[in-house]
Amino acid sequence: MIVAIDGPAASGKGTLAKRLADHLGYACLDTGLLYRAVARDVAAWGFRLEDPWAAVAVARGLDPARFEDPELRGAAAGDAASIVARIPQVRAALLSYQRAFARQAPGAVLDGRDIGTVVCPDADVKIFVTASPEVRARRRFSELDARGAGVAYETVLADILARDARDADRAISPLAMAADAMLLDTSNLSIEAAFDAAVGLIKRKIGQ
Ligand SMILES: Nc1ncnc2c1ncn2[C@@H]1O[C@H](COP(=O)(O)OP(=O)(O)OP(=O)(O)O)[C@@H](O)[C@H]1O
Ligand SMILES: Nc1ccn([C@@H]2O[C@H](COP(=O)(O)O)[C@@H](O)[C@H]2O)c(=O)n1
Repeated sequence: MIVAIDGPAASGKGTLAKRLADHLGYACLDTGLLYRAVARDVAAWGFRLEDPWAAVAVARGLDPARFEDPELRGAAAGDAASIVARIPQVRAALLSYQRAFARQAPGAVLDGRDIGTVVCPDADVKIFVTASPEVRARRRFSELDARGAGVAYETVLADILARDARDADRAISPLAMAADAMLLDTSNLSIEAAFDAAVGLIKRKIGQ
């Protein structure tokens, strides 16, 4: 079974995907890490993020063993990722890895922006997770603040809005809710309540 989780920046996709994967005994892939890793390596090679030749070369040779790098989790890496994510050949190069991951038994949970629309259009369950920009910014701010990042709430909100706009407005595989996805707005839900709601949606969808 394939569970596709999409949604805007800091909506809680990753948190929910991991919880669901643990609960179901499935593998989990945070597809944002692929784009973050491409951006990191393009920069490390000394190329501009907009350079399609360099970005595609990196994407084709990406090493999943290097997805655990803590630097990939930062705000700068997310911004850089959304720049390489606009390059069609980069998206094409990352597609087969994501699809192969999704096909594994007994199942997989993938989270990103285009899982339900492009990567796994036939996913058994599609959930589009969202929350108001202010709520998302507040949660991300608390996370960064706890890590001592010293960033202002207003900056976090502005970054989230800018990244959402870049992801939603791009020509290829934009951030979008699939027609057959179920909407989960967690603005007023705790992590636990969001997980319970998602389990309820999955049961409703697959009839268990
Ligand atoms: N329902 C919730 N209630 C409160 N906090 C939440 C909830 N869901 C997620 N969070 C917190 O919000 C922050 C963002 O969550 P998470 O990293 O899962 O989002 P994401 O959509 O995967 O982010 P990104 O788009 O940057 O990859 C984290 O600090 C997480 O612990
Ligand atoms: N399926 C996806 C996943 C991610 N992206 C791009 O990567 C950026 C970082 O993603 P996070 O989920 O780690 O925040 C994101 O802003 C997108 O530009 C994507 O295009 N498709």
